[in-house]
Amino acid sequence: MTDTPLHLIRNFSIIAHIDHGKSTLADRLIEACGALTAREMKGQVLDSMELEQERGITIKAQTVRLTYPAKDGNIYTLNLMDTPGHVDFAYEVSRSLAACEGSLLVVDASQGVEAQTLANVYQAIEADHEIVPVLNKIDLPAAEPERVRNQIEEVVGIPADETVDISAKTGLNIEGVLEALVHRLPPPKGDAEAPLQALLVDSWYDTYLGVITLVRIKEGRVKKGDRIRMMQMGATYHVDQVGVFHPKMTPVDSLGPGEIGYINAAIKAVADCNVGDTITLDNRPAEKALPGFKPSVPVVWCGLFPINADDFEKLRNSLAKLRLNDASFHFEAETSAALGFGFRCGFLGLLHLEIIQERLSREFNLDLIATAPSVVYILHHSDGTVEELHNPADMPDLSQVAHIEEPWIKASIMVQDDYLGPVLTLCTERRGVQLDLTYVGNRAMAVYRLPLNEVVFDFYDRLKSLSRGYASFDYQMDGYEESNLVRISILVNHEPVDALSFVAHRSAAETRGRAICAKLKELIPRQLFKIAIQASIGSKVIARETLGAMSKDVTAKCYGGDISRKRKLLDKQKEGKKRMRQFGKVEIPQSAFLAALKMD
Ligand SMILES: Nc1nc2c(ncn2[C@@H]2O[C@H](COP(=O)(O)OP(=O)(O)OP(=O)(O)O)[C@@H](O)[C@H]2O)c(=O)[nH]1
Repeated sequence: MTDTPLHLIRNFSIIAHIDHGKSTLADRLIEACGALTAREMKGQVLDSMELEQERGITIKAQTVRLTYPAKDGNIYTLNLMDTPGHVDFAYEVSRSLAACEGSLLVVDASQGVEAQTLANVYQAIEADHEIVPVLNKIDLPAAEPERVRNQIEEVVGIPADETVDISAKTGLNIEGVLEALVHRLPPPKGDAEAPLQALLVDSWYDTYLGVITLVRIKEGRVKKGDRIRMMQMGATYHVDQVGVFHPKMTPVDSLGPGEIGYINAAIKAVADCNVGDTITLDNRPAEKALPGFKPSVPVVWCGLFPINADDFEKLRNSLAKLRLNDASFHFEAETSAALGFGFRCGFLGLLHLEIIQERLSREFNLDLIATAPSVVYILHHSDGTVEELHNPADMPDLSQVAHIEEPWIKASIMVQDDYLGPVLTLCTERRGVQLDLTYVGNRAMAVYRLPLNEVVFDFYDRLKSLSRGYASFDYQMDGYEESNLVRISILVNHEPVDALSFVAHRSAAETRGRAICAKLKELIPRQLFKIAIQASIGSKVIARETLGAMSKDVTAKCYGGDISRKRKLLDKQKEGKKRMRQFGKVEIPQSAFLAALKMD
């Protein structure tokens, strides 16, 4: 099983718009190739992360090796890489593509081509992939294979007669997909005798084994006992095991050219494993490293602070472990007057942010406060210096700033004709500028330039609800532009709460300031004294709410001598206190932060 001849290997990714059925198809392929027994086969094997299963989406690119006896009598080795479909995870898609020669493009036959179908196709073309279009869900009564086939030909440019029609759900024509894979995708190239060049595609931390790396061997061979070298960092390690995913980790004797598998070298230093690096052999190194990946640039930043200050180191370690598994995520230490020691973290988008936050709380058991997400602004100071602003709390007094630039995106939105009106209104409300509006059948494709600031909060959710879930959305960064922006500070009892300050366009400042104050008034428990909740730009207050005073003796209602009940209540209050933050004389519960930060 180690020496599969190159011409019998096919490496492929599955790309698709979200929910078009990638994971279901992957399950069917695994089942058809007998990699798992029926009993082991539970739905969506590849979506192994607990969170993925719950949310029903694919976050990490996963990989599995399959064996397929084709109709031509040959036994092929197929390496499948599943890819995530959400726009925030485009980076993971590009990594998977770099490890493969071809792609299965899955399109839902009832929905047709969506914004991300196109984005993914362009990525696959850029990676020089051969593309096999697969029309999925043809079992659905609403399926319109003919129309969607033509759409694929029209928009994607792949001839309509080349699509494979399937139902991943019922298993219809899965063999058609497998045959197309082996006959239409090219085999990998490479020389087993050349010096080792293995592309580091992914890595993650295993509690027992240390760092595991997922590699695609381009040239040469790696086996147990070899001494490998990470070309970027120069670190060397002794290989304990090499193997493949079946989909469970299964050791093999060696990995040769064209193969995708893992290397376990008891690597302890997380920093040595940079995704995109080339692994070679220490005693016979390759002359050149492989091109690697374009670095991903985080577009949304927020602060993460442990509720319990003692958790700071634990948070640092957990972030380092997550970063190993997700190179697109960035973090640096920061301090906040209100929240103490924490980290400023950069993400590819809001979903990415939410997922990291949830993983920190679930997998690492950390209680965190997250500050308002912010995009990266560019400050041009009056003295001519230029600075990036990742944190609204760091915004200097506007008198020292000549002008501020904010990032813009170019967004493509595909939506049914019926819902176009509200979608265009939403884009206009968010300061969008229309660039193009075209039709593919009864679907409109609107291309807009929008300030990223207006999109990060809830644009995607609003778009989905306005279009009853039908609109699809994809974007790319499109430069910076000068804009009339202000920093809005939130003051509770006249003390600024730095974690709640945010940057907005001047035209929206008052509305947002008012909304946050009103929300906080609902969320902050009454105190023994009256408190003012204010929003201000500089020293000018633009919104104000007043929270009346109240007695907070929770035991007051326990008349009589039921001491155990009284103690229980006091304990409960103590428990609650741990989740509170003190601002001057005022305590603000964590839930108030979260809710205030979540709203638009
Ligand atoms: N009727 C029908 N439903 C299908 C078919 N294939 C997938 N589905 C359903 O479509 C939904 C989405 O399928 P997934 O496989 O999770 O989609 P995905 O593209 O992997 O989604 P992400 O992992 O979130 O990107 C699930 O509810 C599936 O059961 C099919 O052939 N027919």
